[in-house]
Amino acid sequence: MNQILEINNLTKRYYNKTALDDVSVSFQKGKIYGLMGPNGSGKTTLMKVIIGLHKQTSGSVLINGVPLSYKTKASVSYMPTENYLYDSFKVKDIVKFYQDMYTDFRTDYATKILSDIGVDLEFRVSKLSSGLVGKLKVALALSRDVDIYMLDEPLNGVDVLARDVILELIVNSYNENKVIILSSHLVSEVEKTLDHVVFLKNGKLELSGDAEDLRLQRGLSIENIYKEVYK
Ligand SMILES: Nc1ncnc2c1ncn2[C@@H]1O[C@H](COP(=O)(O)OP(=O)(O)OP(=O)(O)O)[C@@H](O)[C@H]1O
Repeated sequence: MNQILEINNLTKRYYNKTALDDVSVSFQKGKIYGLMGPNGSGKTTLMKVIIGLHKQTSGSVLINGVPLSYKTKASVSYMPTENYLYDSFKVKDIVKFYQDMYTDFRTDYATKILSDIGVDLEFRVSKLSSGLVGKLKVALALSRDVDIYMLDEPLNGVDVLARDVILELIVNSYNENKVIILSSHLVSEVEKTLDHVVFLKNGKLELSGDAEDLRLQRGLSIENIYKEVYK
């Protein structure tokens, strides 16, 4: 079964605000998905429901065919937008923390990629530039051995050079048995990395499709399709 994550008629309301409105979309193994949309379109809410941080108002989420539960949560590695890393920790303390927290954490892989991208284990979080914090967060999320990776705005607050390193890290973590979902409003920068795009608009699914098929069908880049959808 290629389908790894299935979302059916998902609605999420916060008090009187409908953040997700009857969204149905599925995600397949071996692809990198771009969850796109301007601020407030529902990207973070969708990720938080999938990871179980928020409960949906109605609809269902199935992971490998199984409804959300504490068991399915273990198949998802989620990187929030916020910087959740303790300032007083050194990078090596965070790696140790992840190792203790997650039995699926691949310490050797984390150590290797952190070295490759120039994040020293002896650095203290408070001393890291925002580019290094961005790289560290993505590297930690990708070092878990799970089926689904969800990265919320991995390029936020990160300079252009660090953005390229992060995108390369994401592409290198590509694996035919896994799915990577990243949210972003930096469409032109993530376009080359994506196999499939999912556009949300005011909480509704506006468009979901293979990136190359969409480019061919419409004769436009994903960036220009985005501009058309959100103009
Ligand atoms: N905890 C909450 N309580 C009330 N409203 C919320 C809450 N979280 C999100 N919302 C609202 O739900 C809508 C969708 O927000 P969400 O953060 O999911 O969008 P987003 O696409 O991730 O935007 P951004 O890029 O700004 O993070 C917004 O109108 C937001 O104000």
